[in-house]
Amino acid sequence: MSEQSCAAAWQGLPVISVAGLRADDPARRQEVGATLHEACRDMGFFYCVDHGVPADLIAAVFEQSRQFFALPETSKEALNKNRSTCNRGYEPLRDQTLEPGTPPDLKEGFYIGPEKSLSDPAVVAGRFNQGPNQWPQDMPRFRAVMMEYSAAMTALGEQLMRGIALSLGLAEDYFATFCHDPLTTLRLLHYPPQPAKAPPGQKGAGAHTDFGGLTLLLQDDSGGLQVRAPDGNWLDATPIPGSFVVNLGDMISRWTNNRYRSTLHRVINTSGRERYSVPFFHTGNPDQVVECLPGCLAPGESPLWPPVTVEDHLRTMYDRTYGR
Ligand SMILES: O=C(O)CCC(=O)C(=O)O
Ligand SMILES: [Fe+2]
Repeated sequence: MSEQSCAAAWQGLPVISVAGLRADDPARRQEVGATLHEACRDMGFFYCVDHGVPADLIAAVFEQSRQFFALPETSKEALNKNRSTCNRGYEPLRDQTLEPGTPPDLKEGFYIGPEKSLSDPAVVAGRFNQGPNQWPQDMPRFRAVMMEYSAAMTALGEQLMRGIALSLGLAEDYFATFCHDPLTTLRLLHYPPQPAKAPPGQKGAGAHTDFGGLTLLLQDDSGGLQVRAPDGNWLDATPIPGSFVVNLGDMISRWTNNRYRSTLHRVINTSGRERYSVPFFHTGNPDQVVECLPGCLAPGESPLWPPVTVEDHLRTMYDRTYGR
């Protein structure tokens, strides 16, 4: 698929082929960096194509996700993330409110992260969101598929962070410490159809920005994801088969003093049928301190945010959106 830059009238998200990031020729990697620069600056969102993630792995993730959400309520409840010390497992319908002042989100989910045993030093130290996963019984392929997919997403996230470093005129490995042993969350989501008599303001996922570094989203063909353009209008992120929708999270807007955008987005499932999506959050190393990059401050300009660690920001945002 060809590369295309962001339309000035904000008609849609740009489509970016990232194959060049895997090229040996540095000029080709740089070229993708230049394309990423425009997309990150203008929209903070793009479709990522030519990513090299096998189609059968993607199909298997959707298949396992559908099977999981079709399980009886009791089987899902047995894996409620309240039973986990690290927010892993099943998130019931209306558990999260991403947009303050609106009804809780009409979605259910399942959270998976890097597998760490209870004796792992990070877990013993009580670090946020670190520990063992909860896995469904009687779904023999689930764990292997999700772990294989998480590994592929972690690698793609790291590759994209190298591209983003280039896009900012930084050394390609500038974000290496951020990408080292990252917190990541694979989130399976299921949205029932939006009911005709939904309360005012009801959404599948209320308007929010993502908390970490990068989000790599798979969506089925239902539609419903909307992205807020710089002019304030909501754009449909119409599904493109075989693509990921990639967006920048808060860590990148903080690093760049908002030169790159962590953009508001939301989901309203008006398709009349079930919607399935799979965001993967490449949140970054929990100890990474994120503060305005020197190259992103004009003379006399002040940083918009104080320095924060990835872990502290994540903890704050979980507390806020889960009403703790
Ligand atoms: O389901 C989607 O398309 C988006 C989900 C999302 O924005 C999120 O989980 O942060
Ligand atoms: Fe999101």
